[in-house]
Amino acid sequence: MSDAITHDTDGVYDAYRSTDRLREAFTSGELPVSVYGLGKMGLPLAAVFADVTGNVRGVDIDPTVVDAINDGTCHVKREPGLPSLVERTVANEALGATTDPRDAAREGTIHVIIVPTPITDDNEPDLSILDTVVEDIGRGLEAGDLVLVECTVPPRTTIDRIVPRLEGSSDLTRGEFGVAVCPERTSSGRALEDIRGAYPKVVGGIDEETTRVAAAIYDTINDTGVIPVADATTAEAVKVFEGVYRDVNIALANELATFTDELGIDVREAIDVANTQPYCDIHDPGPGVGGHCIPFYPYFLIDPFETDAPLLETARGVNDSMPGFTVEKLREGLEVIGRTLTDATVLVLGLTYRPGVEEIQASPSLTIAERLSQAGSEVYGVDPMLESAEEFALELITLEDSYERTFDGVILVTPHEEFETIRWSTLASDDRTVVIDGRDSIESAVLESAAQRVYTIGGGHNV
Ligand SMILES: NC(=O)C1=CN([C@@H]2O[C@H](COP(=O)(O)OP(=O)(O)OC[C@H]3O[C@@H](n4cnc5c(N)ncnc54)[C@H](O)[C@@H]3O)[C@@H](O)[C@H]2O)C=CC1
Ligand SMILES: CC(=O)N[C@@H]1[C@@H](OP(=O)(O)OP(=O)(O)OC[C@H]2O[C@@H](n3ccc(=O)[nH]c3=O)[C@H](O)[C@@H]2O)O[C@H](C(=O)O)[C@@H](O)[C@@H]1O
Repeated sequence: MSDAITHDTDGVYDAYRSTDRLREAFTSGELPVSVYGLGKMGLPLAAVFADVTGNVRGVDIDPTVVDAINDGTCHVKREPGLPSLVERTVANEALGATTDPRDAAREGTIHVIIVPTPITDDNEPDLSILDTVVEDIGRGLEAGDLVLVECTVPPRTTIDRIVPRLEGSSDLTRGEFGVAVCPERTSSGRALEDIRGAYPKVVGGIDEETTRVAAAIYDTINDTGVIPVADATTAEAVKVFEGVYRDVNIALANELATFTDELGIDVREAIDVANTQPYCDIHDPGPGVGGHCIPFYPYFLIDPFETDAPLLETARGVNDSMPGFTVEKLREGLEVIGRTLTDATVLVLGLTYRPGVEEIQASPSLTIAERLSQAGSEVYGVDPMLESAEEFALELITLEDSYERTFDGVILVTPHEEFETIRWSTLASDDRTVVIDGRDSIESAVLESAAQRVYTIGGGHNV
């Protein structure tokens, strides 16, 4: 009996009775892959698909991204192994990029969607980019094609929004093509390691055939294996649940950190020791929660559904209060030495949302700089990942520049590795300088030698 299910499609959905034969077709490049979105997650993903199949075309609206990739260069910073993988897969024509989705949609058999799914200023999911890409794909969709949704979306998006749009922009109906939700569970800075299998790949299809086909595909990519779940909505929920778990647990750590002064203890020490119990996993307190993921995902449940989510909303409120808490600690520290924020010169160290990642969305430093400026402070910022910082209410300078200036306050928000060698005796030479260590990242030895007043969020102050 032929391995291929006998009908007229040469696609992948409902096209191979034998999963082994399907995997063989995939790894031999017989099934062209189109990847939509070539950013921090999309480029590593496209490069891995290209390494496995030899036949990937990436789509991105940003021509500088597309040109860089076609030159064999990697525009995503600090991803170990990615520059060489991009260079190799482009050189052997396994990977190419375009700004025009039409050819990719027409020629692709497998369509991987990994574009931004942000929220609006009103904290509503903004799926406009996703809608555009889905319609682009629909216009080129053929019977037997498979669509893989890797970007994070509110539960029910695939079944209520993506499938109807694919049907509406193609002349097909569900059952002629497959759609599976295979959420990207990767962290910047370790993308290739995560994609290749730091943990299992979750796969949930709109029908059993889709789940089978998508699982076979990711089995060839993920060394740890695949967890097939009941359906697309379950897979969407897995990803959102991971994210809201993190936001709520960071909020717990942050709320505990605000008890530091009244308890008169190092809350971070109490957290570390509490976490020696296997069922306790209190996260790290800090100056806020940034990025376009963790602070956004709670709204993928809070907004679209009638069910109340008071815990998610409260956690968002706690985390969003931390930039203000940080500025208040500086105000209190200055007050002790008779100064105010109004005439203070303040340096903010670290503007991206976390170390080593070139992303500023929802970064705590945005709010911290805004609050300081509103209070009348003169604000400067240092971030080795950024060439410009016009979104921030501050003047971007280099670390070397900062040694030439005198600051009344220094707030360490995002501890990039470059900050490990800061000359604090120079940066905060004036013993009146107040330092707020947002991440408990300034070595205590350094602090002991520093005369200035230091307040560590969750750790208390040294003088
Ligand atoms: N950054 C992360 O740590 C993770 C992100 N995700 C999810 O992955 C998705 C993408 O995130 P990132 O890669 O970080 O975003 P990113 O902002 O780094 O990259 C997005 C890319 O998509 C491109 N793009 C925008 N509109 C497009 C369109 N209409 N067609 C084609 N390309 C378009 C942009 O030019 C950009 O290059 C999001 O849904 C996010 O929730 C999931 C796991 C981890
Ligand atoms: C559940 C989970 O761990 N999700 C990861 C997360 O990665 P992301 O790049 O957003 O970084 P993150 O470490 O969660 O940090 C987000 C923000 O929260 C802050 N943060 C993080 C952990 C913590 O204990 N305390 C804290 O304040 C960070 O400083 C940062 O501002 O979100 C990614 C995503 O979905 O985009 C996801 O793939 C990653 O696995």
